[in-house]
Amino acid sequence: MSSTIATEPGRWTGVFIEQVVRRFGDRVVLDHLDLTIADEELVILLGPSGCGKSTLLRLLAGLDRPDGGRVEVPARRAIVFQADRLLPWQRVLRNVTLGLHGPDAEQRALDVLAEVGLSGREKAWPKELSGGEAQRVSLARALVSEPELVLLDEPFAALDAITRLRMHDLVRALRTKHHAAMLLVTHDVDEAIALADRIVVMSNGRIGTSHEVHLSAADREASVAREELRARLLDDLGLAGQH
Ligand SMILES: Nc1ncnc2c1ncn2[C@@H]1O[C@H](COP(=O)(O)OP(=O)(O)OP(=O)(O)O)[C@@H](O)[C@H]1O
Repeated sequence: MSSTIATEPGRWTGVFIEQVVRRFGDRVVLDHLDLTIADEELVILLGPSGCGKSTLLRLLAGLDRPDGGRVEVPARRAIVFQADRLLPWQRVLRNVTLGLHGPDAEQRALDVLAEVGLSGREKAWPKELSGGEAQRVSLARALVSEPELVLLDEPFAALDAITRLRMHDLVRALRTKHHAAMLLVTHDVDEAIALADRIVVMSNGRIGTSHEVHLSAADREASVAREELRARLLDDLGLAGQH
């Protein structure tokens, strides 16, 4: 029996995935996968290309259904993709307020745009934005509905290295304000170490290994523990010795 269950707002804000199976034809992409994410936990999902990371995120977002197992997610979820997916015919503010209701919708959008550093850009068209700015709008759009779970599918992969580091700072700042659980997919081991409370590595359709990251901000930048974790992650990914 398959089920995707969105719990009532305020009841449970974490994620509970048990024995989830997803097949495409003969191919079993998710093979009895288990994963739990606690309230406000930031989990990074690492894995080689094609291992099923996006498939898992789509199930959690409710964009797809499992062939088996149980998926429990909070009711209020938001997803951010690698490409910004803004509506090109709407200005920045309208892109953020889209789908919002209530008299304070515009003010909430303005507040979140300020948080992501885009005050003054409300009237810009998406085509006038840099890649980093466009992803800031995407983050604002995700956060404005005060989600309990934010799903991020390689959100910074298309950005240059400096912009990516700025986005990491932004994610850290936003976490202290918005109390959401986050699941962020990346190929980038350094991004994972920079941001994660926990890093999970997918292999053979399941979560292979899981590493809690208890490093200070400074130790995430440079430390022996950081290098050890990095080596372990590369090993988990089958990339040991390549970097
Ligand atoms: N709708 C679909 N129909 C058929 N096959 C699919 C579908 N969606 C995904 N797949 C297949 O499932 C596998 C996992 O795809 P998925 O996009 O989840 O991988 P990924 O880990 O996110 O990869 P990447 O890191 O390259 O984005 C791939 O082999 C893909 O071709």
